[in-house]
Amino acid sequence: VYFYSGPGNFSEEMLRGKRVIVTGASSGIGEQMAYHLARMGAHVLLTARTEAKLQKVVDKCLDLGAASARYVSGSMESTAFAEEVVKEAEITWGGLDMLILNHIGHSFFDFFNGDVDHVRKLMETNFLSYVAMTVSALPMLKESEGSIVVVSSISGKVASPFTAPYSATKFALEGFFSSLRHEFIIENVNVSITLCILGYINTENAVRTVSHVIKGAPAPKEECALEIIRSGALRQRELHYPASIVTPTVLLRDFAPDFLDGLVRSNLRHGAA
Ligand SMILES: NC(=O)C1=CN([C@@H]2O[C@H](COP(=O)(O)OP(=O)(O)OC[C@H]3O[C@@H](n4cnc5c(N)ncnc54)[C@H](OP(=O)(O)O)[C@@H]3O)[C@@H](O)[C@H]2O)C=CC1
Ligand SMILES: CC(C)CCC[C@@H](C)[C@H]1CC[C@H]2[C@@H]3C(=O)C=C4C[C@@H](O)CC[C@]4(C)[C@H]3CC[C@]12C
Repeated sequence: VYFYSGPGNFSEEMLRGKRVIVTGASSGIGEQMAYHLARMGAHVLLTARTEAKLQKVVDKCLDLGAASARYVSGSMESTAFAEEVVKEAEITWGGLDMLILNHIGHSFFDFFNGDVDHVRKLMETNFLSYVAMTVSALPMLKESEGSIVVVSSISGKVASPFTAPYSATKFALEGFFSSLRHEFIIENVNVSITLCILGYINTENAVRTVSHVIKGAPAPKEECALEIIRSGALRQRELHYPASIVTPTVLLRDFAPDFLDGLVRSNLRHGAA
């Protein structure tokens, strides 16, 4: 088994010298992806709102061996900023190999309070900016036969209570990017689209938001980040991480939906909100 290495095998060399944009890279899984990519010798362009954090992540990336590392700060609430980030890659690199869409705007873990403006804002940050970045980056990705990596969640496959706006943004991603994947195949566009379905991960924000209500331990963000990069490099259609939780959950969704819904609710402590 050790000596069998088919074309589907991952090697960290695959990322050496590659030009990669990572959004939401100032903390959590995005920050960890930046460190892995740096270690692998990629060029990274990082983005998020908080400049001070981005500067620290960029410094660490340079220490870890990144071919180059820089950042652009701004908010993905505006599609103009999303386009600006891609423009920056075009100016500095003249091309792009991988677009990792990972950022999310702040949302509540609570009963839906009827705030329609919050839903609109979250759709703009978590969904529309992903579309805008993809549109701007597509000419460069076609040229390099590159990859688009979309970070989603179990919440984009199976809804849980207290995540209505967030869940809607993640479901939207699957519809849009799966349709686009068809069109790429029809038009012989060799750009891969990888949808990452993640369970509960131990990032500071997630732990702060749900550790008091969710049963079960979160999976490590470092390993999660590596799995995302690996699945993108291998041009896989979908990543399930951790697979032991995500895959059975997704299978149960269509096979036994009411049973699954009961499981989801019982996984959240009584009086969750
Ligand atoms: N952690 C978990 O349990 C799970 C996470 N996921 C997914 O993984 C991805 C990463 O999550 P995680 O690492 O936990 O998230 P974090 O909250 O740790 O990081 C979010 C990132 O997005 C940035 N960000 C926040 N608001 C904006 C904005 N308006 N414009 C631009 N950037 C913004 C943040 O930086 P700044 O504030 O500086 O802008 C930060 O870099 C997300 O797509 C999430 O849905 C999926 C399932 C579970
Ligand atoms: C069968 C069960 C194991 C399924 C239940 C798992 C549910 C409860 C898990 C799976 C994915 C998780 C959410 C997620 O994707 C990302 C975030 C963003 C973060 O900033 C705040 C927390 C939040 C909303 C998580 C909340 C808890 C969720 C819904």
